This record gives sequence, C-alpha cells and structure tokens, in this order.
Amino acid sequence: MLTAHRVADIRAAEKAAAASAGWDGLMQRAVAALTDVLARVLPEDAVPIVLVGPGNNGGDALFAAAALCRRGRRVDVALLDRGHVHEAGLAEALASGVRVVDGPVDHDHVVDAVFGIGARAGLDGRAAEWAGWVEGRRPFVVAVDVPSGIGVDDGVRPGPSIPADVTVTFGTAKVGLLVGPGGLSSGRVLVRDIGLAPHLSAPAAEAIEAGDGQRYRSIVPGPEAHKYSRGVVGIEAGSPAYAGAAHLCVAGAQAGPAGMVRFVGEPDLAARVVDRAPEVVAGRGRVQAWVVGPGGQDSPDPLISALADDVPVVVDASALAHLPERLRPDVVLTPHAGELARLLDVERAEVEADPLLSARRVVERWNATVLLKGPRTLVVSPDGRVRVNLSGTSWLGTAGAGDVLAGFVGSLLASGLDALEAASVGAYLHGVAGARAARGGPFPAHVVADELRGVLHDFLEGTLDDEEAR
Ligand SMILES: NC(=O)C1=CN([C@@H]2O[C@H](COP(=O)(O)OP(=O)(O)OC[C@H]3O[C@@H](n4cnc5c(N)ncnc54)[C@H](O)[C@@H]3O)[C@@H](O)[C@H]2O)[C@@H](O)CC1
Ligand SMILES: [K+]
Repeated sequence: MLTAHRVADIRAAEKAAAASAGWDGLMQRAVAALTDVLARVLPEDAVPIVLVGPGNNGGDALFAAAALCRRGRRVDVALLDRGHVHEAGLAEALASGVRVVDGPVDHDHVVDAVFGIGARAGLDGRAAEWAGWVEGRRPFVVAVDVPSGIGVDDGVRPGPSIPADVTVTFGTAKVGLLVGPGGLSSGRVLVRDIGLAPHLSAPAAEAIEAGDGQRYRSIVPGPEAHKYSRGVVGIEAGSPAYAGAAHLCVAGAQAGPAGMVRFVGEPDLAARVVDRAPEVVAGRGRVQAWVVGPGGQDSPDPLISALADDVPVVVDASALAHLPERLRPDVVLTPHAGELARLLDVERAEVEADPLLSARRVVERWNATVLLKGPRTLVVSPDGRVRVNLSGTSWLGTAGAGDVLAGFVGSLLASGLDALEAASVGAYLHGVAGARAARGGPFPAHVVADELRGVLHDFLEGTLDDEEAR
C-alpha cells in the first residue's frame, strides 16, 4: 500500500526522527536518495538546471547537485533569491563545480527544488516565470519532494505550477501528490525512505499497489464454499434506452468473486440478459449486495427497494438522482465529477479543482462511502479513510466502463469486503484491466469485463506486474 500523509504529520515525524538522526542526518538521507534518482533518470551527458528556492527543499537539491558534479557531471543552478538560500548547500555546490546561472535557457532537464512541504499553493514572481518557461519548453522535470505550486495537502493548483515527470518524495507520499490537479502534475511518484516510518501517524490517504493482493485473500472461496457462501449480487440496471448497461453491469459482476448474479428489470430486458449470460437468475431473491442505477429509468424505486434489504448497495448513474436524506457507510455512491457536482449543486469545475474536498462534502452530507470516478478515482469513507486509485489508462474514458465497474464493485461487496475496500479494490483492478485491454489499442467496455477475471487472479496470486498497473 502506498501511503500519503499531511504536512503537519510529516513535520511531527521528522521532528521525532531528528531526535535520533539529527536534522543534518535526515537531510543527508534525503540528499542521498535524491542524488541516486537523479543519477539514474537524467542522461549522463545532459546538463540539467536545478531551480532552487529559499528553504531546505532547495538545500536538498544543492547538496545533490554537488554530489552529481563530484561524479563528473555538469550541473547548472538558478537561485530564486540569492538573499534566501540554503547557504551550506550553496557553498558545497560551488566548491564542487556547479555553475550558477540566471535562469533556465535551453535546458531539457529540470530539477524543481523551488518549494517543498513548506509551500503555499500557487507561484508568483520569478517562480511563476520559471513555471511559464517550463510550460513553453516542456523539458523533463524531476520534482524534489513535491512539484512546486501545488497544494501539498490537497493537490489544488490555484495558479502557475511546475508539473513533473518524476517526483522523488521523502519518507511518505504527500496527499497532494496523489489527488486532484496535483496528482496529475506529479508524474511518477518515487517514495524514498529517510527513517520516518516508525514516527508516522495513520496515513491521510492510501493507494493500492500490485503487491497488495495478499490482503484480500478472504474473497477466494475456501474448500467448504458454495455459491451462496460466496455471496449473491443483485442488479437492477438498464432500460429500453440503455439496454447495454444491464449487460455490462452483469459482465462486471460476473468477473468478480460473488457466486451468483440476480437481475431485476422489465421482462424483455431480463430475458435478453439471461440469453447473453445464462448463469444469471432473473427476479428478486436474497442478495448480499445490490447494484442499482446503471443505464436505469429515472425512478426512485430501485434504490428504495435495495435499501430496504439492509445489505450494501452500489448507487450509480440514474439512481444518484434519488438519494434519500441520509444513507449508511455500506452504501457506495459512484458519481463522476459531473454527477457529484449535481449532488452538491456546484459547477463541475469546482469538483475537478478540489476533488477530495468535494467528495468529503458528499460523504458528510449523506453518511455514505463515495467513489468519485475520474483520472484519479477517489474513495472516501465516512470513517475518514481515503483511497486514491493510481491504476488505469485514459482509454477507460469509454461508454459503459462505469457500468462494468459498478457491477464489479457490487460483486466485491457481496463477497464480504467492506465498502471502502470493495470500492478501492474494484477501482484499482478495473484500472489495471483497462490498461491491459489498451495494449491492443482502443477497446469497448465489455473487453474490460473480459480482462477483469485474469487481473483479479493475478492480483490475488501476487503475480500482477507493477509496471502495467500504473
Ligand atoms: N524537515 C526535515 O526534516 C527535512 C526536510 N527536507 C526537505 O525540506 C523541505 C521542507 O523545507 P522547508 O521547511 O524549508 O520548506 P520549503 O523548502 O518548502 O521552503 C519554504 C519557504 O518558501 C516560502 N514559500 C513557500 N511557498 C511559497 C510560495 N508559493 N511563494 C513564495 N514563497 C513561498 C516559505 O515562506 C518558506 O520560507 C522538504 O520538502 C524536503 O525537501 C529533507 O531534507 C528531509 C529532512
Ligand atoms: K519542489
């Protein structure tokens, strides 16, 4: 599991770690990790420019620049403000042969050490000019700890920022490296240990990784299992206008661990669903989880009857327009940004600017678990836990992909995972399945359902490839 913490918690952990290692000791660990990454990701013959701000973030980079020079590389450095700079770092950089220049010119490689966890979101003055230069030239950027300009705790981007291809972050990820615009500006996030782990509080957010399958072995049927013990998922989805949503939602559910799928819908549609998927049982009966809404009619009834069963419910698409006053933590709402904006009666852009805050507002308003779909799908639980999904491909922006996801999450719920786990495992594996499908080019959503089976298998067996999962 990748963990992310808030700045206040990281500062507290650093203080505790510094009590034994000393502040210089901590910084030297950060410098060693940074130097190691830079030596690997920057081509031998490149002359990178290091953009250095006033704090310890700049200090880290000055020491790393010095270390690179001592290894025979050429490095340019530009100082945001000569009056405010890590003096010991600058002295060592100069002594090691770093060249101080006015600013970036024709550099193709940038090390962003303007601001670290001491940053306020947004850049102005010289830092904003540098951000503008980066936007125009599009060099390869390595961010030190965080990309400068983003909100470290929330990933907002209220003004200019320096988006990175790689972010080398110390001790633990920061929430703003994962969510919202910050998440999309951080590139590949490499967490490097500097000895904070024993001192860190519970993470503010987590992301499932390829190696986490062992945690979810409970969904593998044991020797005594039968179809009912594996869980039954009920689906009320589809309508004359969106008959395909019923098929795709069923396909998603059948790719999951549940032992049976029940389908509820008008007789013609139910008959077509059973024609395509003969294992499906049409009609109501006992279920361990419901999925309502994909491609559904504009009616409150499916959600009302699902909630009356007192089992976990996935509430998607049309059913989102009919939420009662209050829900329960085992209800998973699955809006995209536009649907979530409608729930809050705000503009979609507001949700996209700060998805974590927006999702939290819905969680608080309804006391339900929220899976906010997007390039960085978020899952937020009423108990405060947050998961961010890092798997996927832009090709998943295809009609019907959400129907598959809703069915798959329903199956995970029926198999006994709690709402946060079902939603985040579902989003993660759905993303990996999309990435796998995309190897063959653009794909229709039913291919995602086809891939999910194998992806779930590889995840649980511990053989999922980390590379394809990002
Ligand atoms: N504290 C520690 O134990 C360690 C810190 N390390 C490094 O130190 C960094 C944190 O250093 P600092 O606390 O000095 O913080 P920064 O290096 O982020 O610098 C903060 C300074 O920049 C100014 N500033 C922030 N955002 C601004 C903005 N948008 N516009 C204008 N000025 C702005 C602040 O007023 C403050 O003076 C970490 O990110 C990491 O790179 C590492 O060396 C590891 C150890
Ligand atoms: K930085």
